[in-house]
Amino acid sequence: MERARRDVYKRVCLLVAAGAIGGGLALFASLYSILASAQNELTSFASEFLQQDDKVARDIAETLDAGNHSPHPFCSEPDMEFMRELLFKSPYLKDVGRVRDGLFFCSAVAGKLTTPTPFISEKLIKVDGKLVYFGAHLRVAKGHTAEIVSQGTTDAVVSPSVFSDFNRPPMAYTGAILDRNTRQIQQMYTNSSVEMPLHYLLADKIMRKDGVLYYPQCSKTQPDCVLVAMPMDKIWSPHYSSMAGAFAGGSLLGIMLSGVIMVMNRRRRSLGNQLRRALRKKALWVLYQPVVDLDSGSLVGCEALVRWNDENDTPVRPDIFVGIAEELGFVGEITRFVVERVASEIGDLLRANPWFRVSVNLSAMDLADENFIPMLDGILKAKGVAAASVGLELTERSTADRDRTVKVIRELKDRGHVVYIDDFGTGYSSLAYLSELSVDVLKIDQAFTKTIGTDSVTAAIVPQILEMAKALMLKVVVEGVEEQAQADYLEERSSGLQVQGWLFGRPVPSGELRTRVKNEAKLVG
Ligand SMILES: Nc1nc2c(ncn2[C@@H]2O[C@H](COP(=O)(O)O[C@H]3[C@@H](O)[C@H](n4cnc5c(=O)[nH]c(N)nc54)O[C@@H]3COP(=O)(O)O)[C@@H](O)[C@H]2O)c(=O)[nH]1
Repeated sequence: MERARRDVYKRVCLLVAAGAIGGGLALFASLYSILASAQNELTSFASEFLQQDDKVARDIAETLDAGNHSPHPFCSEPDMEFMRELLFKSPYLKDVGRVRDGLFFCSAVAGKLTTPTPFISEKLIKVDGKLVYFGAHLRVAKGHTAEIVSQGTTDAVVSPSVFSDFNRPPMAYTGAILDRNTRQIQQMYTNSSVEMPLHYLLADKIMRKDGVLYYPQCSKTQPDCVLVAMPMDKIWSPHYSSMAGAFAGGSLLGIMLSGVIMVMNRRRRSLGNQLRRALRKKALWVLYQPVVDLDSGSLVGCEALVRWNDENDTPVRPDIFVGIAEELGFVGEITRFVVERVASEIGDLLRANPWFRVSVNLSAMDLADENFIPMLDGILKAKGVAAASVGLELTERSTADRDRTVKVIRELKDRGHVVYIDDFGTGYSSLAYLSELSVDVLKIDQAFTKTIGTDSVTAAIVPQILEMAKALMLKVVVEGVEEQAQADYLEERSSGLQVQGWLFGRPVPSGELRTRVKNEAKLVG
């Protein structure tokens, strides 16, 4: 009772943990993608800003250049007409005028002043040979200020709204004009209320400080840089509900996945327990699948294949339950059961027909088990069955421990057993490795047999294995032969092959095998 309660408690804890981990992972993924998209937004905002900055600078430079090449006398009526035309063409300027010795004489909008006046501004800097007046008081719009740029005898009033499209909260920007030589900030302008650490301007990467995400970028053509910023809370706040959704979805998925794993594990554990009980009650059985000599068509042996129905009387595939027994460490009991059953069911048949051989499947654990060979010897001896009548099938996977495999194979062969490599082609071993192991027979896996006569890329493998096996003087059993065309193909390709498959007989109980062996013996006799 106490144990059951502990089990339930453990399972609930696991589900909660899986939910928390799943939710955490999903939340992390969602935060990551929100942050990545905010960073993208920030970098493209900075690029867009600098593109606009380049366009404005180009417009100013082209207008000043054209103004300085006016063919008309300074501030004459045709000269002002010329400047009006320049102004009309410019998308970013509010006025174009004439200056000389720091005095303003006339402009497209203001006309000709009776008395030339100096510019009154907050700050004057020199950029690329141009004078830039920041916060310059305008003649034509009293009380308003703007940036005025002058070069030669021309000046241009920059529209204060050139960057108004960039007022997009929560995004903020600070633009800066740098000295080309010293990289010192000459002038800056901002729409930001958040603190802009100006030394970030010259960094070249996204940065985070005090809950604000910053990205600096400099123009390739102008001495201008921009630092754009976005407060982190403004990045997350529009996504709170999707973050909550991601956490909930991830938790649910985590709980569902771990639930499925638990159910599968439970089923595997329960199947393992049922299998253990079945082995104790000897409630498994063995079928025998005929193996035939392809040239003569005569029966030469069989493979013992174990079968089991679970406690609901549902058949469980041997690759499933053998796998579970391997996982739970008691596959040796299945091998023992099969050897005992073979010896008791067809021991007399094997004694009476030395030309007939049964092969039994082994697993890697059998090879590793010191008691396996004594167990095999003991059972066969008790029934008077010769070792030569019993073949042992190892899979490629089970031969991974080379030294141990070589030792066991030598011991088995010394006793007179024939050693097979089963499912050849599905593992990683080469034919050369197998000949080093000195196995006697290789069984070509049915997956390759299926490709015979098809245009599958693996169809060429069967003839290649046959060729190499011949060169290494290994006998071959081809598994899974289901169609006459496959048998014909194999017969044409090679002699001395043995075949196994539904075309020559399905796995049958010992009674049916006995009848078939007796009929064959009559023919042999
Ligand atoms: N360690 C042990 N492994 C065993 C034992 N008994 C079986 N097995 C292994 O389980 C796997 C599946 O075996 P099974 O479902 O019995 O299938 C065998 C044949 O029924 C099947 N077969 C034979 N001819 C054909 C055919 O023409 N078509 C077709 N689709 N299937 C066919 O092939 C299986 C024989 O496999 P193999 O052992 O590779 O020769 C399988 O890996 C068994 O090894 C056991 O006692 N111990």
